[in-house]
Amino acid sequence: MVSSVLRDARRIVVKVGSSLVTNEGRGLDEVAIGEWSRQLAALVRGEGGVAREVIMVSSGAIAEGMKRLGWSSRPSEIHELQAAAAVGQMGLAQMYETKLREQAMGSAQVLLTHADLADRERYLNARSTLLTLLELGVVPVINENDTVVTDEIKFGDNDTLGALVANLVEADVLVILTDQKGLYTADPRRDPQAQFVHEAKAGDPALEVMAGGAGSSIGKGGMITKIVAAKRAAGSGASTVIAWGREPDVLLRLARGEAIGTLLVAQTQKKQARKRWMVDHLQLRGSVTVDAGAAAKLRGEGKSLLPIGMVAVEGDFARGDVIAVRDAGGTEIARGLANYASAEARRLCRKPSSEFERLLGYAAEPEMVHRDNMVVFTA
Ligand SMILES: Nc1ncnc2c1ncn2[C@@H]1O[C@H](COP(=O)(O)OP(=O)(O)O)[C@@H](O)[C@H]1O
Ligand SMILES: N[C@@H](CCC(=O)OP(=O)(O)O)C(=O)O
Repeated sequence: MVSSVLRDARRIVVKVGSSLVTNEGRGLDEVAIGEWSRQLAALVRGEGGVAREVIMVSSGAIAEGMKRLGWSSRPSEIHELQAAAAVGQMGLAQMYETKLREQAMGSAQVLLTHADLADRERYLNARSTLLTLLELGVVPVINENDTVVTDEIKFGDNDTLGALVANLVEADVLVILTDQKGLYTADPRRDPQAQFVHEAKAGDPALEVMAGGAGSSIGKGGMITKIVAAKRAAGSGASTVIAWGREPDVLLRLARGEAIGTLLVAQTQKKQARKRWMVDHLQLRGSVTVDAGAAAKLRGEGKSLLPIGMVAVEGDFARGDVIAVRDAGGTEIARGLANYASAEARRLCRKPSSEFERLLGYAAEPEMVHRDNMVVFTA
């Protein structure tokens, strides 16, 4: 089963943990980052068949910062950890930029917090930036913005961020690379009898019992955060693979369909997951009424909703809110994420995109609701 999940994946989020990227605390592991960069570049170029879109979520800022500041032990004060992360992030970004450039691959630094992704407008902004980077064939390298948050540093958990990014871009697979070959029935550092788990259902509560905390002083989250991340990623239909980051050619072999690591299979498919989320979204803040032409385009051709087809805007909503799209008779024909707040949307009704800049004072998306962010109900 591992085989088809990764072999067929087109959009992959790879998360590398602190314990791996820093080689147990001795600064950044240049050789390992070089290896992952080579493999990421090969995946983007489609060597071996299909081109993939890849996003790297990488930890390592604190460990690199500690090295640069000459600190031999991890400070306990949060503000010191934040300072170390700020210092180390320079080196981390620089290392990926250098290694990806050696592969003739562009890279981009993106720093996010969980709160950013909980905020509807920031969520949409982060999503469109990341999707644009992927379209440009650039590899986004993401870490937490440790300067403005403290919880993540306390828990040392980039696994959750990896899952949130997988949700954000609707990845097919989340690959969590760590210092173990995958999930065992118990922490293999503590229990020599622990058995390897090849495959399980993401979200199976039995997995949480198997997973313990971090085994090293560098990593903090341990296996439990990976199990929870897999459950979260499964919420948008992404399966998760947990594998050893130093396995030779790990990413390429996974993409070829080799069964390495632990596969945690998502129980719902991507499209179904998104659809369910939209449909279950009870907090509709408003709606737009569209003309017959727009209704037909949505229903029949699966097109995005453009403001030119809108005749009225109801309610008070913000960019990123879920809104209903209704036909002239009031029947809900679709539901999706608004690209414009209600006040702006009212100004854009019946207007072509060429006029948006004049009407709003800035140029933005031509769609009111993009088809990727919309569920159309069958008549
Ligand atoms: N059931 C388990 N299977 C595998 N590893 C486990 C398990 N329970 C706890 N661990 C520990 O989790 C560690 C990986 O987590 P962590 O150190 O946070 O890594 P990372 O920095 O990659 O996120 C392993 O080294 C291992 O000791
Ligand atoms: N964002 C921080 C810490 C994140 C972290 O350690 O997470 P993890 O790799 O999941 O144990 C860093 O880059 O050092």
